[in-house]
Amino acid sequence: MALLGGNKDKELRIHENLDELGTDLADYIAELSETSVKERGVFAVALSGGSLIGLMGKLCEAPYNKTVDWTKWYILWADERVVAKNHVDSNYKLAKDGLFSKVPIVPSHVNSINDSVSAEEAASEYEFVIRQLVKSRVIGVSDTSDCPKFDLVLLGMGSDGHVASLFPNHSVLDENNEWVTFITDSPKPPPERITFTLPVINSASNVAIVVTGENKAEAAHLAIDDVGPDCIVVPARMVQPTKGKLVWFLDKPAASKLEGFQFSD
Ligand SMILES: O=C1O[C@H](COP(=O)(O)O)[C@@H](O)[C@H](O)[C@H]1O
Repeated sequence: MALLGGNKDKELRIHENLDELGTDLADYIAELSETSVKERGVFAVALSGGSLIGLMGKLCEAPYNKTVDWTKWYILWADERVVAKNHVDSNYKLAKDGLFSKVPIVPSHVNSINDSVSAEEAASEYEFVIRQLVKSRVIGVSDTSDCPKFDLVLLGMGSDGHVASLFPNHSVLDENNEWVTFITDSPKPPPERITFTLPVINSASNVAIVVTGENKAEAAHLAIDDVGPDCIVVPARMVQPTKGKLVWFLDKPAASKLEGFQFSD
């Protein structure tokens, strides 16, 4: 049974185990997909890499593999490593192997980065791709900023509190002019990455942050709880959708340092 919490800014869904979390996550994504397809005819979703993709695995199983309208999905990446698409570090490869090869997503709706140019060029080309999709109304547009409005941005969080490729104390956190930017000095390998900027993430209709494992408990506490002004502001804390809805999915170990939550064994 999930333990629900949060406030008007965010919803917390804390799960007993990964199986339960995976089912709730699949239900959540399937519901948003259905709503977006009904309202807009398409579902524009931005993925991250890492543990998130494995946690989405239930979407490839019954009933979701048959009930979700996969042909209406348009996939982009909230961040990508600038490596070849068949490289073990590629977020595209991870999602292709773990998800797309198992459900009928239209190949031309999968928007991967150009892996044969520099990180800077890849970011600028990817922003152009998004601009074209906004122009053709596959991706909505925010009514409060000039940013795209994704139906859903799915994020993981590192143990240092990074989301997408927005790392703590990095100047990339201050990028407000571009939709997609790049870094060449990622503290987590590989060093070259492209990433959505915070204004784009915060313009989405829905943002989910999916976090599991005890090694992320401290970062989850710093990101979610009302910590004092002297505490480090982790990037995940800066995810604050302007008009959209933020939902955190956590397992018990990741939630173990949150204030106000007490679990029985
Ligand atoms: O490098 C990255 O790390 C984060 C977190 O990964 P996880 O395996 O600890 O869940 C991921 O969300 C991001 O997309 C990826 O590029």
